[in-house]
Amino acid sequence: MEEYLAELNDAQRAPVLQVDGAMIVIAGAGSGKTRVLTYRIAYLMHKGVDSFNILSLTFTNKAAREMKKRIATIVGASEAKNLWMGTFHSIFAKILRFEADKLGYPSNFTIYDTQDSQRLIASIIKEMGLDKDIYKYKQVYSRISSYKNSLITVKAYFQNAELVEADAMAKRPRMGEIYQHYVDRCFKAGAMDFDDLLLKTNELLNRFPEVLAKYQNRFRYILVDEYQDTNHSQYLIVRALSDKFQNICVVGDDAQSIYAFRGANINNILNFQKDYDNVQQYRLEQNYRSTKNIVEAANSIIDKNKTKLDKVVWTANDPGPKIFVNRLLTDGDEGRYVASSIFENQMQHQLGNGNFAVLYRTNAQSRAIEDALRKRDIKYRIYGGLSFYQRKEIKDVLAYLRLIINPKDEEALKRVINYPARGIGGTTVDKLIVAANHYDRSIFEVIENLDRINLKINSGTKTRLENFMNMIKSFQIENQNSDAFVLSEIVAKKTGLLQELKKDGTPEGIARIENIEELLNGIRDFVEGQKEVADETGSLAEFLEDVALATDLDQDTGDDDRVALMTIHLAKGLEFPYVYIVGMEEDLFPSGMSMNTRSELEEERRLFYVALTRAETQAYLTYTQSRYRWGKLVDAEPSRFIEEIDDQYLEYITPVEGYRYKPLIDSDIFGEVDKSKLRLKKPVSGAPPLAHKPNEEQLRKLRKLRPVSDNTTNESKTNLFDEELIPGTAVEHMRFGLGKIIKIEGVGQDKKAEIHFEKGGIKKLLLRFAKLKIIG
Ligand SMILES: Nc1ncnc2c1ncn2[C@@H]1O[C@H](COP(=O)(O)OP(=O)(O)OP(=O)(O)O)[C@@H](O)[C@H]1O
Ligand SMILES: [Mg+2]
Repeated sequence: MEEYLAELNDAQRAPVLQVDGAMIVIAGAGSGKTRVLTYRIAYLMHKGVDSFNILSLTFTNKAAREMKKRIATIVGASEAKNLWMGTFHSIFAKILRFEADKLGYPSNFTIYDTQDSQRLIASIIKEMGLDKDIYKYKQVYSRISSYKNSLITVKAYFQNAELVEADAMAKRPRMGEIYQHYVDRCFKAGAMDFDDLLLKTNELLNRFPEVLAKYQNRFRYILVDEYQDTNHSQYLIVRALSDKFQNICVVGDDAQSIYAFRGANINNILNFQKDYDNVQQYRLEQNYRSTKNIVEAANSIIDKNKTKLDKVVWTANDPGPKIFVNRLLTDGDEGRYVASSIFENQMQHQLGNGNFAVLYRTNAQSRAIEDALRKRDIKYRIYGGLSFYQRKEIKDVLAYLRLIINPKDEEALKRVINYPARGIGGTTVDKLIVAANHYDRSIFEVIENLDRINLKINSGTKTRLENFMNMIKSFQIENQNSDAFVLSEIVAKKTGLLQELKKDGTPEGIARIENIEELLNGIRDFVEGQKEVADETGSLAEFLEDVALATDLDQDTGDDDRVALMTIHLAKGLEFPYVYIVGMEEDLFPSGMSMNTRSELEEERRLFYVALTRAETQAYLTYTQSRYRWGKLVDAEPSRFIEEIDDQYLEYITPVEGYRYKPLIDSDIFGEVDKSKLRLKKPVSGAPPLAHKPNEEQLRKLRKLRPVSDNTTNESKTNLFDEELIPGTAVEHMRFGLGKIIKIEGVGQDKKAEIHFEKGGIKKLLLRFAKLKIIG
């Protein structure tokens, strides 16, 4: 047996060794699905399958790169080079470039990003004179996106009475028209949006049997990772391409399907059996990633979902520490706690930043975490959110570059035609758009033909438009002779972009110049890297394609050691030794917008399952009592998902100092202590076991945390609460943390409690001043 096959268990080896036929591997998190795909590709190549005949589709390009690297170590770098591996979008963008002319597109078509698409839609809504409060451009965009992913073209839309009716009911009777305009304008601009990359591929494969045959013959072996999150459009592409040879291997986990909101269709997994002949089904059950506590806790969560395939996940790994659950007062405290805890773990276990990830439900939550990490000088990287390529100054440079490649690109042109200011005002641009619509041409073509059409613009404006056009054309000539880096430098200077920012002189302006420099460096690296690859030249067009399809994870150069901050959605397929899942609160996670139906709630629960199963060694869950949301401080309740985890896997930590987290070394309370001992929080022998999950009743109290005697003048209130203080009651003290009452003595103002504190040992406190809070 080849050596690498020994790195698989029997269950994993079976699908690897089955060379031909259709197969599906459904298995839980961390069981080696991605590993099976990787090794399967290597095995196919060993069995003599030409690397040109293998297509592997992954969730991120980063995942594809990592798989390729691993394969290269097994079969050799030169063999691995020819493999087609990447996301659906990047693979099919490549194919569309080859075949663009068949669809009436130029091969240098632009790829519109979400912002370009949304701007175009906003502009169409305005041009049509519609109310922008009813036709919200973001909503319209996501409607159009979902039509496209269900392969509903404009024509199909108008033929579908149900859809038309639904939009009319939603007071958007002109949705179809907007859709029509949007499609026309993209076409005229020589642009495809993200969804087009799939939709047009389907169109290509459906309309041109010879093209379909070509790619069917080329991709004799197809592999798909994260199959549970494919949408209908992706599903159809895979089915069409694999139809002839039926050598297809898909892997996935229904419990990790988390993109339904973007059209992912779980039925693709469920129906796989029906779509191919003799489908072999494989199951993997052993998790290699996580500790027993994490695996079992995750199982106990997903158990609560009704809609699921039956699966077993177990691990031979150590039990490991319990999952720490921590309540903080505010999101600021939460950030500080996470930063301190990361710091402590680093010190205690000698770990670099790259071992830690902080996962959240929404991007907005990153700010508090970032602040705290910065204060502690811990390096981090945020994935998602506003990426580098979405910054204004970067988009400005890129817009010029896009125009050089494709001057029809309307969104790029509108962005820079008057930036830096060159006296071409909004009215002129509006006139250009009207003329472009009228003549069914692009704006750039209208500018090229100003002499032949009467636009009612003055001669000064006309000259300025022509100067702009000539500048772009001169760049195009330059592009024939220079690589992308040289050209970009010329663009940054000659357009006046750099000059404009220098004039500005503010710190923000300087930061922007630095960003542009960073972009130029990136282009230079890209050019040098590409030149080493046989069929790539480092051209501007190649660079732009790379940028357009870079997913958020692709910014990761992997060469520096940083804590990863990202939404759970983005964390799919990844793994980290230490994972902090923050904001475990009702209305936030599960999201307040996803609690209307059982299926929405179940998707949130799957999301939690994904989050928890990213952790290898230790997971932390944190929630706050109040949090800033939409600019207001709102009360928060612990997430139901915490309660859903089986008791035995959790350990409740409670912070000290009036709920404000203090670093665990705190000499004024504990004297000089070995913090590693503190961290583990093993109950002192004989001390009451406090590290348990509160029961229903206790949780209810926890949420309301009533002060026992926060006001000494209010005798009756104090007394009322005092009555609950009997030996055995679990309490919390602002300074000493968690403890359990051993004895009560005295009456009235002199009432005292002897308390065994988890960390501070036994203390006798005068209740009048103690400000105890009852926990259980
Ligand atoms: N047979 C094995 N021996 C040792 N380690 C393994 C084995 N199989 C998988 N692993 C390791 O376990 C971890 C999880 O594997 P992998 O990422 O392939 O799982 P997965 O099923 O794709 O997970 P997810 O559902 O999160 O995508 C990886 O670090 C992988 O290298
Ligand atoms: Mg995987």
